[in-house]
Amino acid sequence: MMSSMSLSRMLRAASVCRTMSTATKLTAVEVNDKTGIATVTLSRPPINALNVELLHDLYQSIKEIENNKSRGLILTSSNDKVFSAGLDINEMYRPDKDRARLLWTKLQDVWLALYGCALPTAAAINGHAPAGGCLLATSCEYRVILPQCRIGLNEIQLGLVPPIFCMFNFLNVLPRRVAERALVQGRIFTTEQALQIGLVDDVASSKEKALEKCSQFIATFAQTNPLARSLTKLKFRGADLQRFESERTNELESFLEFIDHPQMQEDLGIYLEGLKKKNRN
Ligand SMILES: CCCCC/C=C\C/C=C\CCC/C=C/C(=O)SCCNC(=O)CCNC(=O)[C@H](O)C(C)(C)COP(=O)(O)OP(=O)(O)OC[C@H]1O[C@@H](n2cnc3c(N)ncnc32)[C@H](O)[C@@H]1OP(=O)(O)O
Repeated sequence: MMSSMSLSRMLRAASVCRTMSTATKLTAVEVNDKTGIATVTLSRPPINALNVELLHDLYQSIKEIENNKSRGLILTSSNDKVFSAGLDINEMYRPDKDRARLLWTKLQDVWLALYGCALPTAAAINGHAPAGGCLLATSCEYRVILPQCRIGLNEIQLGLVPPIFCMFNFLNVLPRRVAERALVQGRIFTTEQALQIGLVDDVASSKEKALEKCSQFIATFAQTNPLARSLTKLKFRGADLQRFESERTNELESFLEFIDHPQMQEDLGIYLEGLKKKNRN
């Protein structure tokens, strides 16, 4: 039975949080009325694999929060073991070509929206964040991870040249030499390693504490003029955003070519089967 203590805590929390009216199905958006901070929770069980619909909802949520002039945006996951498993490999294996095009276009849209977001952004990484999961986290300005997680961009291990936004994200977060080595080696880092190299800013013992640290980060801008802040952020990120725009069509075509290759289809099939077998054994 629920104790009266936890019930009153829940009621208190409910009184300061509201769910956005247009909250979508695969992302839940909650705005804290006291702090003005919006939390976007990725909610596509079991592992928040990024399919067309989740990417669509995430994009909508980011834009909605930005337009509603929230004080900041925190990205987290409803799963307590996985932040996001990255792109849904089922969308790339024996794909419907139009859908595969849409998938990559939506991933690009999400990157643009999150990396270029006018608001302060933070990721409470409450589980593993490989590949596209790492991409989302490193698009934010601040990251807190939980113990015993894994995070990194490992695409080169599968013969894929990292898309340009991977490079921008890593260069924005890590020293150039460390970023280059991490990408060319396709490294996946443990929590301790990620903290040590600066891929994450902090470690928290629970999701609640990670969210608290993210809120504290966003609160550091309380006295800062929001427009001056966002324009300054844009000065740092603007060149990346522009270069991305000039290469986005090429990158889309490269991705489609990449997944269309028979050898890549065979590799993806084996990779997917390997992930599934793990659960059968
Ligand atoms: C694969 C080729 C491309 C690789 C590209 C790599 C990097 C890309 C870099 C930059 C971003 C730009 C482009 C982005 C591309 C991508 O994101 S590709 C996706 C790469 N992701 C992965 O390789 C992650 C693979 N998954 C895992 O490592 C683990 O599942 C886990 C996320 C650590 C979670 O582990 P666990 O909690 O133990 O859960 P299970 O492994 O049991 O998984 C549950 C079920 O989910 C299925 N599944 C896992 N990941 C994916 C996925 N990405 N897509 C589709 N399905 C996935 C898994 O098979 C289980 O299914 P069943 O329940 O057994 O049916």
